Amino acid sequence: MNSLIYFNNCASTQDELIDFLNQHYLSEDFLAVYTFNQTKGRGQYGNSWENLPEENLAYSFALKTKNINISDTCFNFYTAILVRDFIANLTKTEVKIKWPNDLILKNKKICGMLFEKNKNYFVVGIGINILQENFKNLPKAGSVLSQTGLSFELKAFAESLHQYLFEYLVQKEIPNDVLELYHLHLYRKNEVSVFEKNEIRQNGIIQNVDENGYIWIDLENEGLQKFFHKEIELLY
Ligand SMILES: Nc1ncnc2c1ncn2[C@@H]1O[C@H](COP(=O)(O)OP(=O)(O)OP(=O)(O)O)[C@@H](O)[C@H]1O
Ligand SMILES: O=C(O)CCCC[C@@H]1SC[C@@H]2NC(=O)N[C@@H]21
Repeated sequence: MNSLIYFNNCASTQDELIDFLNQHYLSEDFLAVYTFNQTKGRGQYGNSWENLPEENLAYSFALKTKNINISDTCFNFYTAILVRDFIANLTKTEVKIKWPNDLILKNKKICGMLFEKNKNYFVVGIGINILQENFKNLPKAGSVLSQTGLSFELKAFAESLHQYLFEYLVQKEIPNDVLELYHLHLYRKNEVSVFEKNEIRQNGIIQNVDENGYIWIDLENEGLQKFFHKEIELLY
């Protein structure tokens, strides 16, 4: 069973869902909330997630952890793969995954995800820029519209994303080659890129992401090294 709840507006779909889980017993396998007017979106590591009203989707789902038989890292990667596939199918355009879980369409970040655990649930927040065309203070951001020229009706987009995630996370079995699937669309894999570490820039080549979530980069000054999120920044 699954439910999808729409809010006209809210501070953060992530916080709404967590409050709901703390107050109710859930009979659903999969519960999601969404809005097109999120006023205080949370990003990773305490960053804020910015949205103009009625232009973008803020969606959060809850899924019982006991129903997922892969590691947290693979679950995180698999969710990114599914949202990637959904947007790529819809737009018929290549969408890349920037490690660990940002989605990139023609070199701009169009989607960010937040993975949290609350009691016995994964609570996953997905922000997708759909119609916004102007990202004044966010030079790396873009939207489905700005990058492809395609406009989607927001409610239909949200409902079909929800059905897609329910189908692949709950109804179908999760494949055992998640890491291989992840590498198929990894942004800048095997290409020379510029990285910034401790305020110093150098070239490097992304080689691999491992099952523990580390990224392996062959850096011109230091050779092959592994990093965890926020230990190194890919400039794009
Ligand atoms: N609607 C939005 N679309 C795209 N990016 C956004 C949006 N709102 C906020 N951001 C930016 O997203 C970033 C948060 O994402 P993240 O923590 O992955 O950082 P990043 O700079 O994209 O990646 P990294 O530092 O790992 O290379 C913040 O810098 C925030 O300013
Ligand atoms: O920093 C990132 O890249 C993650 C951004 C996650 C944003 C989404 S929008 C829906 C959900 N509600 C929030 O407050 N944050 C997430």
